[in-house]
Amino acid sequence: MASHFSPEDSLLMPHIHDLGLLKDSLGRWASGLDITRLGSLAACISVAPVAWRFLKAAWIESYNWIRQFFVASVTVPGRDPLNRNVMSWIMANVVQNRRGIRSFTARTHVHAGDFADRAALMKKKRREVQYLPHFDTTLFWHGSCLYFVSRSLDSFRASMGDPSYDGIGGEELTIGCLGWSTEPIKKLIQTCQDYAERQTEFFVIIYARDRYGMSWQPKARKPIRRVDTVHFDDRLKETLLADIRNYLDPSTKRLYQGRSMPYRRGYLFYGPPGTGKSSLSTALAGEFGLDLYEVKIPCVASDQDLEQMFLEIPPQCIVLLEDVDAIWTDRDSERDESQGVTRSSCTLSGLLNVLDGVGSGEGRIVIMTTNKPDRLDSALVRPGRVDMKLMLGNISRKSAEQMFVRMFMPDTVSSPLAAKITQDAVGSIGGPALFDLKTLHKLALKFASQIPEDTFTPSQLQGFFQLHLNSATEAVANISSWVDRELSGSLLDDDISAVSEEKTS
Ligand SMILES: Nc1ncnc2c1ncn2[C@@H]1O[C@H](COP(=O)(O)OP(=O)(O)OP(=O)(O)O)[C@@H](O)[C@H]1O
Repeated sequence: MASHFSPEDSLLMPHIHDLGLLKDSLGRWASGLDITRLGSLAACISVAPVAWRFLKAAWIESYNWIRQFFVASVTVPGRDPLNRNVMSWIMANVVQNRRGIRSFTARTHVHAGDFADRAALMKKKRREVQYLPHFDTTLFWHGSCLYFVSRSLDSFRASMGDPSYDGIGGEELTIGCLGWSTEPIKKLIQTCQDYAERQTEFFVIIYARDRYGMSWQPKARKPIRRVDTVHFDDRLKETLLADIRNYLDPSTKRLYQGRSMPYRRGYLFYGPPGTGKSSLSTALAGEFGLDLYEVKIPCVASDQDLEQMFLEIPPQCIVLLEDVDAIWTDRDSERDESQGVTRSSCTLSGLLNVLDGVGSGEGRIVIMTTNKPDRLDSALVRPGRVDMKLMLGNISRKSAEQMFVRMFMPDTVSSPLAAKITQDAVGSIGGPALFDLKTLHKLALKFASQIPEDTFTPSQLQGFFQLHLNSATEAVANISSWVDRELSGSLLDDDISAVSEEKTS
């Protein structure tokens, strides 16, 4: 086919020359085209989607058939604690070990508590980004068995939308292996459970209701706090520990069962705010290797919700009922309205029902805390529901001395875990000047002698230490002026409350 452009035109407009060439070659290709071949090509293209659908259906059918006859499987629902344990093991031992992972989920790190970095604690924390390998099915060998784990990503978005969810264990999991027996899967699950236990050896897991109030979720994983870091009367502490130790002893359980008594134990911790009621509960959970389930009574929506919560709490654990004085009783209603007191929507009878019914589950320890013990109904604190009452009050000189020693004791002595984690950090930022124990005890005595007996709460004193963590001698030098300031501050508070009382009367 001849071009309509002259050579001069081509020189003036070079792209016209290229277009001409393209037109020529297309023309040559079209003239040599066999129309029957074109028809078959079109027929093939139109059949392809049907063939693809057929192959896909055949694959699904044969895969289901193979699964039915040659694969054993176990499904673990999302948000079940077991799901979390299995996922953690798979993340650490299968997914993270694989090179070349190319799909990740990125999200803001929820629990960015790096307590080893003392310098970082002093400033506002930058929110870290957490990367989690993203997968739906993964195959791996463990021992001599080939396993597959499928994660149902249908519920993935819903889980990730919950800010309290840390990205592990929210989606339904199916674990499978070749063969007719589920034994290898059970063994794998046991391995995951053992792994999870080893991971939490140094930690207390605190569970709280999720933001919808639908299920228990791990709210925090706190390093175990030793009971001797909560300062109160030593003899009381020993009595409390001995009581719990005795209760958890298997022979005690047999005794309870033999005498048809509900195997449960209740404690009431009362005292002013900041005297260690919550800290002691967490420390006890660590001491006895129990998980802690936290129920904030003022936040419970109804008796039904409370019952549901207790139904889902496992048997061997500590249930912490915080601020039980907020429970609603008939006689309180009118008085509260006039005084503007916040009360829970669940009632005393609702609470008594769960404590005696679903709440009396095997081996549970129920700890109630309150700042206002005089407001508690006698039915709530009768023996059987509360077996021991413990008053946590202002700090004594003896406890202040112990607190001082703990604050300036080298980490290697006070906590092996903290020592392991902080040894580098302390070195790099110039940690506190350390003394030999004899000098430390002398300084502690001098420090405590300047503190009035039973006047300040332990949390107040902790606030003082936070300002002088790097020097024990500086702490001793500054304590008396701090005491004076605090006392005049409390006097000021007293004046304010006296004036406000006058106004209301
Ligand atoms: N007896 C104590 N020994 C050591 N530290 C304490 C003690 N009491 C309080 N603290 C410290 O004070 C802070 C507050 O303590 P905690 O929350 O346990 O007090 P609480 O009595 O439960 O207070 P609230 O009644 O307001 O809930 C914590 O950081 C804790 O370490």
